[in-house]
Amino acid sequence: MIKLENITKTYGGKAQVHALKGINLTIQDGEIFGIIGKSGAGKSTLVRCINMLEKPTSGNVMIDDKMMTHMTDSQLRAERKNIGMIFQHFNLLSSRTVFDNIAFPLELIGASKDGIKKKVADLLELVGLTDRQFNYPSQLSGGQKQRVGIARALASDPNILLCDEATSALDPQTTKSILSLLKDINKRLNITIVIITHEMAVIKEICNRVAVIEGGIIKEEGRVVDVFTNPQSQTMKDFVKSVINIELPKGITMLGVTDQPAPDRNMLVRLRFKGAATNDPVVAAVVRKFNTNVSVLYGNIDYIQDEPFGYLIIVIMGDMETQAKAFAYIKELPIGSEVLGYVPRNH
Ligand SMILES: Nc1ncnc2c1ncn2[C@@H]1O[C@H](COP(=O)(O)OP(=O)(O)OP(=O)(O)O)[C@@H](O)[C@H]1O
Repeated sequence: MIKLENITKTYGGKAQVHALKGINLTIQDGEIFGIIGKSGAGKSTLVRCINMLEKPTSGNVMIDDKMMTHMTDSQLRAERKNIGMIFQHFNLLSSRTVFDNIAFPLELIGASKDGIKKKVADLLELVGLTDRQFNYPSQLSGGQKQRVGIARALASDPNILLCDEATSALDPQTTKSILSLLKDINKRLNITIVIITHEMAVIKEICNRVAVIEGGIIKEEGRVVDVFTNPQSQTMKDFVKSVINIELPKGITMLGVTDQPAPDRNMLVRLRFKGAATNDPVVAAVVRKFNTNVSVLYGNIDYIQDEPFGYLIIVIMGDMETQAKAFAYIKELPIGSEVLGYVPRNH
């Protein structure tokens, strides 16, 4: 388990920068945890505090109940073998082959030649680069370079893998293949993965939980499927909007949406589904029960990993009492729902 308690980080100099302002975060073993934020939010500083490449100004970093913030430099060096890291620009040694890049951390800890050979062969197979082992980094694509980075990070058999914008330099297709490799590694080796990114698509593709950071503060955290269906903070709403449309279609807002019901208006409702509830025939049930019409204006069903989630924007017709009763019925169902407003009846 990774536990961050009240972490602050202030960079020195005349003009002090308060990069982290009291971060509390617990990441469980075996999770794929995403930390998302815009440029300058404090993501890199935060992830580097986990392995103490950056020393927090105050607060505690605990890994499996070991207090990293109280360790001497040599204790930290030993502890870091348990924490692999990959980077946006791969950080490979250009004068070494793929094999020798992966072997490097093993050489540093004085592993035997045979031990290194066997370990590197296994890692090359894991990342699908056996046929490239004698190439140099300059002869590889970005995706292949990141595979080398991943193999090198795994050489010391870490329990934790930190990924600092690991796919930001890659095209969408290559990003998918690297994320799928990370997912595979998480499952097969039960490694806890912490992913720093500014892209919500990365979070959606691979993470179990997510925290959003802004101005050195965690604004919101939660299960990815919960955050996608019901973001609370404006920052998270903005990120969710970047990958799925949760806003009212323009055509509707142009009709003039009011807050108050009126005899000449219909009720505009947003439904939010996740998991099994995505299959519930809510609209049909409302039509049948209340003998009224419902029109579907906009719908969106998507998947977060294997879990379905979706939005539906509907208009409930009928008189004001019928609309209110129908919404009261919807409110009791195990789905999210909210009245967005009221639109003119003859739209
Ligand atoms: N070594 C440093 N010295 C002084 N200020 C720094 C240093 N490193 C980061 N900062 C500042 O701390 C703040 C957070 O930076 P950080 O790199 O953690 O953000 P980030 O979210 O990772 O951004 P990006 O995605 O652009 O890398 C920024 O204002 C940055 O300018």
